[in-house]
Amino acid sequence: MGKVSMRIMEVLMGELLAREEEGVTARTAAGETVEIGGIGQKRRRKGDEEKVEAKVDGRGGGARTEVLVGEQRRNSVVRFNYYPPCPQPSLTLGLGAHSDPHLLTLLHQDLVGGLQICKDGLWMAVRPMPGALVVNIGDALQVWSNDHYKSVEHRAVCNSLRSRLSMGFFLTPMDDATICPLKLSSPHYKPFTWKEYREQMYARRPRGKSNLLHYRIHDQTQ
Ligand SMILES: O=C(O)CCC(=O)C(=O)O
Ligand SMILES: [Fe+2]
Repeated sequence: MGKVSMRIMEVLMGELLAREEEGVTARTAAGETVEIGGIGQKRRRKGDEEKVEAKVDGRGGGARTEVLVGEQRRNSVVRFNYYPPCPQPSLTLGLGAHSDPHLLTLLHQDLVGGLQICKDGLWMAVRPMPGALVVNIGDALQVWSNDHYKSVEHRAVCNSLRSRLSMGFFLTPMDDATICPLKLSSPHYKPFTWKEYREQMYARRPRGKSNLLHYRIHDQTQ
């Protein structure tokens, strides 16, 4: 990983995750547990209250590593996605179409390119810009805002020659947080907990934006 990418991760994790004095620092979490492209890595370290866990789960064309930091009091996740070169990229996807279920995503991608968003039914490339982060609205924010903000459907395509790395910070509600429109009149969604949403999403797998429909009150217009 380049120096710039590493610095961005330090800032992201340092600023957004490791807020409490006894918490895990960005450098510790990234340096100790992340092994891009590894298989089945799982490692735990328990300090007073801290717990770091990394999981690697090969899906589609890529391998993904999740780092969960301070599981007791925070739920946010940093995920590294590694996409090896694929000789026939038109036959597969690195990451299938989905919207992030969380509140907000800050995504750093390297300069290879491959991220696409769906706009008016068309897939459009999100061209990498040095030093820029992609900010994606997630499903939970769409529900809280009663559709004022819309989560973005996106996917990652593979590259025939070059591997690609992306790193995302996913701002995540606590498990028992109720996700429902903050506006009391004409809510578009039934209330649910984050834990419920996460579990039904992983059971059904991310598929476009279809997970939200499960909680939608159908007589409301979008
Ligand atoms: O690799 C990318 O650009 C997209 C990653 C992504 O959408 C995700 O991790 O949820
Ligand atoms: Fe995503």
